[in-house]
Amino acid sequence: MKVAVLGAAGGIGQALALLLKTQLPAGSKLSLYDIAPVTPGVAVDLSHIPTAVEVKGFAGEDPTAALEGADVVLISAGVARKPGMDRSDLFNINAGIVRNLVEKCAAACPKALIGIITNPVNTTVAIAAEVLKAAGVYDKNRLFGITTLDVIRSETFIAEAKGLNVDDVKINVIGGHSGVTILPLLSQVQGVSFSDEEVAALTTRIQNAGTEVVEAKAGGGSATLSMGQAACRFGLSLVRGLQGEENVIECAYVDGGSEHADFFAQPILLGKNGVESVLAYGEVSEFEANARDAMLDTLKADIVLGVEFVK
Ligand SMILES: NC(=O)c1ccc[n+]([C@@H]2O[C@H](COP(=O)([O-])OP(=O)(O)OC[C@H]3O[C@@H](n4cnc5c(N)ncnc54)[C@H](O)[C@@H]3O)[C@@H](O)[C@H]2O)c1
Ligand SMILES: O=C(O)C[C@H](O)C(=O)O
Repeated sequence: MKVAVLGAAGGIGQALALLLKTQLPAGSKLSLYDIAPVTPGVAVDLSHIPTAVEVKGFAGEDPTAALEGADVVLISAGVARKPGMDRSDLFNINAGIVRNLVEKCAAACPKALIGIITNPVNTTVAIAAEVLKAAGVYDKNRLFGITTLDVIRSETFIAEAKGLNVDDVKINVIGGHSGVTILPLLSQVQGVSFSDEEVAALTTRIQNAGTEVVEAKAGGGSATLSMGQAACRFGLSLVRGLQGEENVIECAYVDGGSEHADFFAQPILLGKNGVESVLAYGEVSEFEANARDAMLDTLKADIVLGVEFVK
């Protein structure tokens, strides 16, 4: 199994690469690419960790050498937020970066599963889809917006609020990955109940958790370590599915035939071809149904922006 990380010298990329070096199955190959010249050095550094994962680093303008033979490509290349910015403020720079990198994926590893981390995810995934369509290699089951950070934050905050073992907390987070488009389905969490006030407060905290980190880092970037962990969890799930493991389920932002929008985050069953099936997200409360319906104009506009950028 070969996993490529694009943006591998960045805050997320380095954390993700470290976690993958220590957690990918024995015999895997880890391919690190970034425009930053330090990237081969990041690979050398990681290569001294005694695991049976071979790591190689590539820098420069062309990621092709890093992508050849890749089964999974995780993309975190791009710029991150500073205080006062929305994720949509990153569009001007990151849209072009994602378009160019996915063009290279389409040529070098057209069958790879591609996970997009680069913000604004609601839009960059739509850009990636259009690029793959234009290259004639689009398979909706192989493209993912990685929203796992919203899931792990929800698990953490719920466990803290209710005094639970975090390993026991499972939750679906649906919609997209920005502000009101992030919708944790708190009503479905087993073994706990929340007052209306708790639901409102927890939902808002989860939706604003990215901004919480951006403000705490005070100009030094956005979430990198927690996102490294989230991307590693999702990337390993992609690998487990590819290897034929059963019952691998994650929430992700996919082109899954949702009645709500062309791309929508919801639970998916992963397998040898990426998305094996899109799962129903189940019953929702009145609060959640209203929040879901209220997000759709924003989400659809984010998607149109991405489609129009490529066309
Ligand atoms: N999906 C999520 O939940 C989530 C969470 C956190 C951050 N993000 C996003 O991830 C992105 C990266 O964040 P970060 O904190 O790692 O930023 P960072 O600035 O630390 O790292 C970004 C890296 O991308 C590289 N890069 C820039 N252009 C490139 C190109 N054309 N090709 C290859 N590499 C290129 C840079 O050299 C840098 O090393 C941002 O857009 C951020 O908003 C998403
Ligand atoms: O908030 C950001 O800009 C980064 C990321 O999307 C996050 O949720 O932490």
